Amino acid sequence: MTEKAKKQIEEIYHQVIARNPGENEFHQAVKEVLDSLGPVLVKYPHYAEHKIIERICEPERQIIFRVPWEDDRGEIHINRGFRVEFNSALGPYKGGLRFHESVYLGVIKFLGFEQIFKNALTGLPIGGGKGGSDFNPKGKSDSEVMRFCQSFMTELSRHIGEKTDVPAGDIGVGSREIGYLFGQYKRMSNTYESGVLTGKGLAWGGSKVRKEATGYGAVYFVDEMLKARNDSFEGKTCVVSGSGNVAIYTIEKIHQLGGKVVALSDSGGVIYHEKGIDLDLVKQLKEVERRRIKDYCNYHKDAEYKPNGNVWEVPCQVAMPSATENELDGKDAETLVKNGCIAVGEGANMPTTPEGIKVFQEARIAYGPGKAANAGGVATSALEMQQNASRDSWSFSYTEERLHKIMINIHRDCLEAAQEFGASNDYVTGANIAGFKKVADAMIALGLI
Ligand SMILES: NC(=O)C1=CN([C@@H]2O[C@H](COP(=O)(O)OP(=O)(O)OC[C@H]3O[C@@H](n4cnc5c(N)ncnc54)[C@H](O)[C@@H]3O)[C@@H](O)[C@H]2O)C=CC1
Ligand SMILES: O=C(O)CCC(=O)C(=O)O
Repeated sequence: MTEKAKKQIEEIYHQVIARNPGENEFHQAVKEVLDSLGPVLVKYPHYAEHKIIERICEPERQIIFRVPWEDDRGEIHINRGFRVEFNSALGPYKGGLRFHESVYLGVIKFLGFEQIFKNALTGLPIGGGKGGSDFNPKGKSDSEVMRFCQSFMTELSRHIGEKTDVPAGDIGVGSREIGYLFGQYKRMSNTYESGVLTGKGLAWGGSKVRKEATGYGAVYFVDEMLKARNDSFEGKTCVVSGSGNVAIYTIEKIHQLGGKVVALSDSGGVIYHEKGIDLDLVKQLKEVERRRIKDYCNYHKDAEYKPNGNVWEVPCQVAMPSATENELDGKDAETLVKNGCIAVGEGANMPTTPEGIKVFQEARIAYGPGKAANAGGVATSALEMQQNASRDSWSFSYTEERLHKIMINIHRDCLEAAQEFGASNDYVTGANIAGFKKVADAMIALGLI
């Protein structure tokens, strides 16, 4: 990289920090992308002339709103709602909603920023956005969750639409929440506009495979990384963090491809089950009964539960972080590498800290960053939008085949972009550059808007 390009990148990063004070997760996500872009500015100086990086770092629109709701005892609560419409150069804003007490503008902006490049990598016509609230559905009754969702959608409905902005789920937002949100949108708009939300139930406009897509897609991505090294999942011991939507379907696909998952977690602790995780039980506990993962041991006496345990201390060959951001730090990465881990695929968004990424890169293990590895979820959301637009419903096998091809293409595009810029086999550089170029070229074509 030239000194000039390095200086340009540093200046942009400092501007981002100054303009968005206190938003640490957003700064982290921006830095990771900017660190890859120096060689791009050298080869394609017109991106700098058009101030594309500066424009990409500034959301097109940020919406913050009050969400008042009443609990079952009649007490009133006030939460904060967010929707950051980051970039619509490639299509309507697309990205999930997160309901979790840790949500604030910096979290939604990091997620929305990641979504721009991830969505571009899918090759489908979707822009980037993200939203959510500091509301935590855990421990709330169905009626409380419904009242919250209705209040949240009453305001959000002004800003979304199948051609404008199409939200979906993320942490704390599954098919129950999407149902309540869709119901309120339908009632307020007096239209059955299926394409306004994705992740819908199969009986009311949802797509087969959307529930499975992020986990399945992440495993397909890792499978491609392994194949590129003449290896496969067959016989591999694997560890998956979390036990939510992404984790569950990551485990399912690993088992289908011949690997064995021996550990998973939730925010309370870690389960280790040497003979392999019993996924039917996890689905029952988590998807149906909404219980804590520690209850797994009530049914399997040979499984161990470690309260506040560290899932990355369990020796494995493949690790798939599928819970939340910054859940795997430099020390965890060193432990994984020391224990023989050869591949890491991120189902979660930004789960590895910058120090952890450095450890994986220096050890030259196969490391698939979230914006590439977990793109199967949003890609299948775009397939849901296609089905809604054509009033069609595809079979499971056809939809899964489309997902699989998309993940193979993303893997190839990352490798090719990395190769073009002298960073062979570096999926971080490859994903950032391949995603960036698609968005940047579209932004230039659309003029200064
Ligand atoms: N649902 C989707 O289609 C997609 C989700 N993602 C990302 O995947 C990750 C997981 O999302 P979902 O499975 O949808 O959410 P979820 O709400 O279904 O599950 C989240 C899981 O993470 C665990 N968790 C949360 N905070 C934790 C912490 N501090 N320590 C340990 N475990 C923790 C929870 O206990 C739960 O098991 C998130 O980073 C999300 O942004 C990425 C792409 C698409
Ligand atoms: O399906 C979608 O629209 C969004 C999925 C998502 O939130 C993500 O990719 O992080």
